[in-house]
Amino acid sequence: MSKLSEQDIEKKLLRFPDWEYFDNAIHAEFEFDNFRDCFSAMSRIAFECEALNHHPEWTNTYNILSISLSTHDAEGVTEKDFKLAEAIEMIVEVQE
Ligand SMILES: C[C@H](O)[C@H](O)[C@H]1CNC2=NC(N)=NC(=O)C2=N1
Repeated sequence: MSKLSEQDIEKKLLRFPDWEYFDNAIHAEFEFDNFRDCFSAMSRIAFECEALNHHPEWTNTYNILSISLSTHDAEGVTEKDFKLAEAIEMIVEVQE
């Protein structure tokens, strides 16, 4: 899958207000009510990652989940990252 141009990424990000582009990846931070809700969302996201064979760089601190998405092979952001970002949004929307 080929790396998207910065212009294409910024255009796509208009539909992803939680996400921003820097350091060759797209990033989002989500806040939940507590650790339980946060980790539950992470578990759901993990299943999607396996289904898509695409995996985030992420960190969790109590109720905060920080996610970065890029495609290693392409050394940048591809459609795959947006596909996973969309799945993450669907999961987080109902739980955040
Ligand atoms: C071998 C396997 O297909 C690759 O390592 C996959 C797995 N998950 C991945 N996840 C992400 N975010 N980027 C990749 O390039 C990637 N590659």
